[in-house]
Amino acid sequence: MTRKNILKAQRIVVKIGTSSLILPNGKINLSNIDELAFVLSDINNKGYEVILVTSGAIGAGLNVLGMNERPKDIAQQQALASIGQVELMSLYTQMFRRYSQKVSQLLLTRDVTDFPLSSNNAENALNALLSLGIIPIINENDAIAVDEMDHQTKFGDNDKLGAIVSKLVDADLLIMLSDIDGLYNKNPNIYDDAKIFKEIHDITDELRQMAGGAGSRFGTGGMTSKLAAAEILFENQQEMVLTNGKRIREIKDIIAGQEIGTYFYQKIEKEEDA
Ligand SMILES: Nc1ncnc2c1ncn2[C@@H]1O[C@H](COP(=O)(O)OP(=O)(O)O)[C@@H](O)[C@H]1O
Ligand SMILES: N[C@@H](CCC(=O)OP(=O)(O)O)C(=O)O
Repeated sequence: MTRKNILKAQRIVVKIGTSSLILPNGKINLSNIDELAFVLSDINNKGYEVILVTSGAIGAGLNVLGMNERPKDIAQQQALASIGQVELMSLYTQMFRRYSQKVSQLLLTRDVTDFPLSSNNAENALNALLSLGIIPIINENDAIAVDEMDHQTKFGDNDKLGAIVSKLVDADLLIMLSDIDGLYNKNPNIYDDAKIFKEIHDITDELRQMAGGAGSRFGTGGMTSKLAAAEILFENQQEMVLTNGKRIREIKDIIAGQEIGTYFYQKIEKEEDA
């Protein structure tokens, strides 16, 4: 069955997690970055407005310094993210240039949600970039915003940032690329009999029970933060598809309405059904 709403989508936010950008050996997944640049440039040429929210700065920083373990020290993590962000953007710029696609960078902090002026500034900048045919590449400004990195008040991650950006620009669809095919009724990396959800229409406590934490040694958000992202989208009747970042070319099939991954959308009761 075709996902009819998605066929109407024009403004797409794509969020890619660390596990799709950093290989298990800690090296950068160059082929995934190249494929992402190709697919996003291609759909941009076809008239879609595209925004990329990328994780991977800390992972890339570890790679640059030849470190294996993510340090516990917050300042060290901030330094790693600052080093890795440069590496990541250098690769993105090179790869997108191969497809004649211009990109830009925005590093956001929580103030785009907490302060209306900052939110307005970010929204204006993003709309101006999209109108110029640019693909904005966004990450959290990890060197400044440290809430998400192992603090007691840890609540941030790029899953939620993807949802916040989608809300900011009134995106038609958020495509969340992870290292798993979708949301399951339990962690499929632990339970062989886990079953995938094709559609989710409401984020319930029961569903939250099924979602666990990060799966890769570089990830931060886990499924819990993906459900939190969906809740932010549901506030504005926005939609999300969660799928595997190992099959980046499937983005084209997703926007063509094919049933890939887990589709998060609210079923709006029609008057006659109410
Ligand atoms: N119910 C679930 N369904 C799917 N994945 C789950 C579930 N519970 C926990 N996970 C874990 O969440 C991981 C994906 O989140 P994460 O590690 O943060 O990756 P990323 O942020 O790079 O997408 C999966 O690899 C899996 O191990
Ligand atoms: N800003 C951090 C994001 C960390 C994060 O949310 O990672 P992930 O759970 O892999 O999306 C980084 O770039 O490493």
